[in-house]
Amino acid sequence: MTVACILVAAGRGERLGGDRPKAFAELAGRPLVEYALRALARSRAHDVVAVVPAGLENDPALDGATRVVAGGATRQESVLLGLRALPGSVDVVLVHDAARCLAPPELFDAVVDAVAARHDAVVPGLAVVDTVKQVDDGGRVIATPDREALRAVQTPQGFRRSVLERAHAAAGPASAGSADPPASDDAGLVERLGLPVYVVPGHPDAFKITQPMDLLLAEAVLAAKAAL
Ligand SMILES: Nc1ccn([C@@H]2O[C@H](COP(=O)(O)OP(=O)(O)OP(=O)(O)O)[C@@H](O)[C@H]2O)c(=O)n1
Ligand SMILES: C[C@](O)(CO)[C@H](O)COP(=O)(O)O
Repeated sequence: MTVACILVAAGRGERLGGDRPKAFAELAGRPLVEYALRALARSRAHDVVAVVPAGLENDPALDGATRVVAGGATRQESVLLGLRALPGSVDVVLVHDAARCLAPPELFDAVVDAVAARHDAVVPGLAVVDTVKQVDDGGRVIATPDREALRAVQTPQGFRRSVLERAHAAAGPASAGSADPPASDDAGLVERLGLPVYVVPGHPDAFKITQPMDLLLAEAVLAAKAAL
């Protein structure tokens, strides 16, 4: 089994702010993407295709990637560009957000194991701690889904390559002007095909750096690990 990871790092990071694209923002003096590449180096992924903003392909933070390509206007398009850059030998593909920079190597391997053992599409997920409301356009509550049946899903998400390629081919590039709205994760595209997706336990350290407060949390996580 040959495993590769598409590491999507081409977003702007508007919610985080700052003067560099989010994956190149610094956490304790190092770019987020470098943390993700270090974790991948300790996982079972043989190849890592990093997908980055055009013009940053030669940034030294990407030294741990085996290939680097420029990304697209949406996350979905960036994943598709990464898929096209995968070597032919790969049969299991992980898709990971550079923004989930502290996801540990064991999480990557748990997802790979689940794909290898039995499932074509696997996502890590955590139980939801808040009560979640579904609302209409006016903010009126329509429903309160049963929290026990909800999972907040993370990356890395893992797929049999043929399934992920089929899902992206069916969806198209999701660039401006596409008929379908972009999916916020790759599993969502597999679901649109009517194929099963399974959840395995996620990891608290795999949270996504989205807003400035998340960087403070990440610094605290790093400090706690250093103190062990
Ligand atoms: N066109 C895009 C958009 C997002 N991503 C990547 O997808 C992951 C998850 O996206 P998100 O956290 O939403 O990142 P941004 O799009 O950068 O954030 P924002 O929406 O705040 O601009 C990130 O690693 C991001 O770099 C990407 O590769 N290409
Ligand atoms: C893929 C993802 O990280 C799974 O939780 C998430 O959907 C990305 O969403 P975003 O809108 O790009 O932050």
